[in-house]
Formats: sequence, structure tokens, C-alpha cells
Amino acid sequence: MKSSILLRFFKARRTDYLIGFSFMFAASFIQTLFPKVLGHAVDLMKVSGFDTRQVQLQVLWMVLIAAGVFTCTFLWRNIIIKSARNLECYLREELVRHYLKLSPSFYNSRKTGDLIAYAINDISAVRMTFGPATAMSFNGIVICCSSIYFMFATVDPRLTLATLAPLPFIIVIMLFSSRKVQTRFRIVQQQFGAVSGKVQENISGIRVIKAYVQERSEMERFSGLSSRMKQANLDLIRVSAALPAMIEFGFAVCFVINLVYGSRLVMRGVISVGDFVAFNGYLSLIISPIVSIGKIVTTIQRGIASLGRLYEVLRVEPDIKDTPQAVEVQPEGEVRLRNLTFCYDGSDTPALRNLSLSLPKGHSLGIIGRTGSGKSTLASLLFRFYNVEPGQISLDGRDINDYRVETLRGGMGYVPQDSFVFAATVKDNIAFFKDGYSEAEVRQAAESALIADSISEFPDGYDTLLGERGVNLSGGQKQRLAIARALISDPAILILDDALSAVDSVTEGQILANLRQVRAGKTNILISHRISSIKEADEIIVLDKGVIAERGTHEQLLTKGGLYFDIYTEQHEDGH
Ligand SMILES: Nc1ncnc2c1ncn2[C@@H]1O[C@H](COP(=O)(O)OP(=O)(O)OP(=O)(O)O)[C@@H](O)[C@H]1O
Repeated sequence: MKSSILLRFFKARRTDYLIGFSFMFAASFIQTLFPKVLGHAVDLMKVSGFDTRQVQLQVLWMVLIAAGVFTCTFLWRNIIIKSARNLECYLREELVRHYLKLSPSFYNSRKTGDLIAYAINDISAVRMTFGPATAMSFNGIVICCSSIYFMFATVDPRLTLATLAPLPFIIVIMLFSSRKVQTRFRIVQQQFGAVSGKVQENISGIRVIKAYVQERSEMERFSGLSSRMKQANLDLIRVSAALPAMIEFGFAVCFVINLVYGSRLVMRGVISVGDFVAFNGYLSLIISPIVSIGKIVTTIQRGIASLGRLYEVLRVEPDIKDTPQAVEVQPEGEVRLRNLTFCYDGSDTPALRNLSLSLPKGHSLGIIGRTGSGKSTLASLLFRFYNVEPGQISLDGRDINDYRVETLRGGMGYVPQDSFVFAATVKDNIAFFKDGYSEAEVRQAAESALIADSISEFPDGYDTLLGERGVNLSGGQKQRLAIARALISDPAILILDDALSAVDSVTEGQILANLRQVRAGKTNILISHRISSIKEADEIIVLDKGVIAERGTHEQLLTKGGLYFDIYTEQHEDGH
């Protein structure tokens, strides 16, 4: 159960919390001794010719109380606030670990902005709840309880009841407002997700926006979202800001009652001037915790709303999971499809229908087809990014679902259509941050992918830092870097999904020749729109609307005069 995530943390840190709360209890309690000592000092001084030694003793007590409060407050703040930061870090790591486990279908249905907001805003709201808000509530409860006790027991019960009469009203108003705060905070978070998603989209898509001169319309759309977020915040503030003002007004009433009724009791000799001073001290002491109830309630409401959202995400089970009988072996290279049919969630039309083929280990398969014909879907399924029915895909005679996902993917190499470059050095981009590869291996992979010459021209060679998403690399360089990353592990099965689309035909030819050499004896699957990329494959399948329309070698397909021949003719007419 994901809700045990918090319990696990609190259990592991229980000693810290116990010590922190003990110091907090001590600080709060010691603080409430101050008004009593002050009142006593006043009573001592009101008689003429008072004993200065007695008064000095009270002053000494006050200094000791102040020192005690300072020390204990310093200690509890350090312990509790540090624990809250640890909680934040722990939750963020758990969330990102969970994100990394989730499969593409989860990301297909979520907004990136929301996922970022969970990791930043919601986790921070949870920290505020379990750090400052919890500490302030505990501190406030101790101060209020002991102050009210001293007011009752050591000053006058009737004065206490009269003065504190407005308190229940204040508390009822606060509880009433807190529900509204929670609803409005939820809207603020949704708006934040929309705004951060838009910023992210604008940054990633900056070239497209500029090319289509969409800056103004994008800005208008962004302004709309930003104004809605501002409005949501203003709606929230309207409720949360009214709370402290109402509470302060309630306390003003308390002081007036105390002044009128308390001074009368002093005049009648029911309580001493010192008691009256002490009573005022207690009243002042409880103001701060009660005024902050509004803030605490808002923070806790936010924290609960955030925790709800986090649990909702953390409860999403990764749909790609190892079965209990999953084996820890890597595929060796034989691929078989049997009536493979696949439909994306939420779609009525299958992306692939009744695909059957047999690819022996060490052979190469070319996949060609018009856009949207299902080529990338097939690659995704071979990587088990989505689940398929048992018996539809088998590797080395073993069903794909019976492999441990990690070992399955560990034995395969993949160059997706959109080559991703990490904000790291060239070397780390190729070796994927693994220290296990030697410099020679990194260089060999780069040479096979025909990127080594470009790297040697970079200012720091293999140690050159590549910009975020590889902005300082050309499209073709990014693709070649991605090929080098796939080649370095020498996988049993390599899938290149349109991975040469951005390189010129001469470079393409050289890379393909290198691949034939370094990948000899291994299984290779080449997906492309271009005949030139796949024509040397042992077998070529032509996908059309999710089905295999034709299959054979390049020569056999040309003689058929079908779809493959049409694509060939189009590309040769275009001069490809
Ligand atoms: N994540 C998805 N959710 C729903 N449908 C999808 C998803 N990805 C692809 N499709 C649909 O599945 C079909 C096959 O898409 P796929 O990306 O496999 O085609 P492709 O042959 O690789 O196209 P291209 O050559 O343009 O890359 C298309 O109709 C597409 O709209």
C-alpha cells in the first residue's frame, strides 16, 4: 500500500521526532512560566520598601526562562525542520523512482506540467504540513493549554471564562473557512500544472513557434493561462487572508473584556495587580498560536490536498510488470511474431493486425511503410513498452512476457525516432553514465556510428558538454550519437527506428556498411521510410495500415510491383 510510504519514513525517523517534540514541549511549557514570574515580581514591587533581593531573584528566573526557551526552541527547530527537509527529499525520490517505473501509456495520458508540479509544489506542501505546520500546532496546543490552565488555576476562573468567550466563535469560523481553502487550493494547483506545462511546451517547441511566427498567439494563450492562475490564487487569498483578520478582531474583543472586567476585579481586591499582569501575559501568549491556526489550517489543507494527488499518482500500478515466473536471461536474437494484434488504449482501430513473422538469430529485418502504418508501434512492442497477449511475441522461443523486463531490454538496443541527448558529456551520452565501458569502446562505438570525426572537432572532444536536449548538435549528429549509444552494449537485437532519416545518403550508406560489419551475426531490425536504409536486409516487410502487405527481399519485392515497388518508384523519381 502506497500510504505506507509516509509511515515508513516516520518509523525510520521516530527517534528524531521524539527528541524534537520533547524539546518543543519543554520550550512551550517553559514559555508559559514567564507571565507568572512577571506577575509575582510586580506584586513584590507594589509594596513600598520592597525586598530588592526577592525582585532580583524573579529577574534571574526570567533570564533563565528566556535562556531555556531559546535553547529548546533552537534544538526543536533544527531537528523538526531538518526532518521535514528529509521527508521532502525522500518523497521526491520515491515519486521519481515511481515515474521511472511507469510505462509510456501512463505518460500518454498525463500532462507533463502536472507531473512536474507533483514533484515540486505538492511535495513542498507536504513538507510544510509535516514540518512547520505540525510543529506550530503542537507548540500552540502546549502554550494554549498551559496558559489557559494557569489563567484558570492561578488567576481567576470567571475572568478566564469571560475573556475567552469569543474563542469558540473564532474557531468555528476558522473551521468553516478551511473547507473553502482546500477546494480553492486544488484549483490553484491545477492552474499551476497548466502554466508549467505551457512554459515547458513553449521552450521545447521554440523553433516551431518561431518558424510559424506564433509568438504572439502563444503569448496570448499563455497570458490566458497565467491570468487564470492569478485569479485562482486571488480566490484562495480572499478566503485565507480573511482568517487572520477575523481572529485578530476576536482577540481585540478578548482584551476589551479583560480590561473592563479584570480591572474591576483588581479594584475589588479579588485578584492582585500582579495577577492582572500575569493574566495579560497569558492572553498575549495565546494570541500568536491562535492567530496562526488560520495559517496552520491552510497549510495542512494544502498538504492534505497535495498528499491526495501524490497518492493518486503513486497508486498507479506500472502496467509492465514482471510475472512471478519471469526469467532473468537476455534474449539471444531470434524473434517470432504470431498473429500479433495491438490496439492502443482508448483507440478502436488496431495499430497492428495479425502480424506473423519469424526472424532467425543473426538475420536482419527491414520494415518499411507509409506514415502511421504501425512501424514504431511494432518496435515499442518488441521492447515491451506496452503489454501484448501471451503467445504473440516470442524471443528465442520464450514468450516476451516471461522475460524480466530489465534483462529483456538489457539485451536489446534501441534508437528511437526522436534521438534524445542528455545534458552531459559526449562520453556519458554514449556510455549512458556507465563506468563499465573503456575509452576505446566509447571511441569504437562512435566510429561505427560515424560520429567520431564530429566529436574530434568539439572543443573538449569526448568530454564536451552537450546542451540541454542536445541543442548544440545537428539532427544528424544527434541520430549518430544515439546509434553509438545503442551500439556500445553490443546488443543481441538492435532496432533502429528511422534512425538515419537526418543523415545524407552517402553517410547513410557508410553507417549501414559499418553496421553490417560490427553487427554481423546479431539480429538487426531497421525501420525506415527510405528504401536505401533497408534494401540490404535479409527480409523486408511492408506495413500498410497495421498489416503486412508484402514481404520478401528487395529484389523479390521489386518484381512484385506492389506497394514496395510504388515507394521505390516515388523515391527514385524524387532522386532519393
Ligand atoms: N500513443 C499512442 N496512442 C494511440 N494511438 C497511437 C499512439 N501512437 C501511435 N498511435 C497510432 O497507431 C498507428 C501507428 O502509429 P506508428 O507510430 O506505429 O506508425 P509509424 O508507421 O511508425 O509512423 P511514422 O512512419 O510516421 O513514424 C497510427 O494510427 C497512430 O495514430
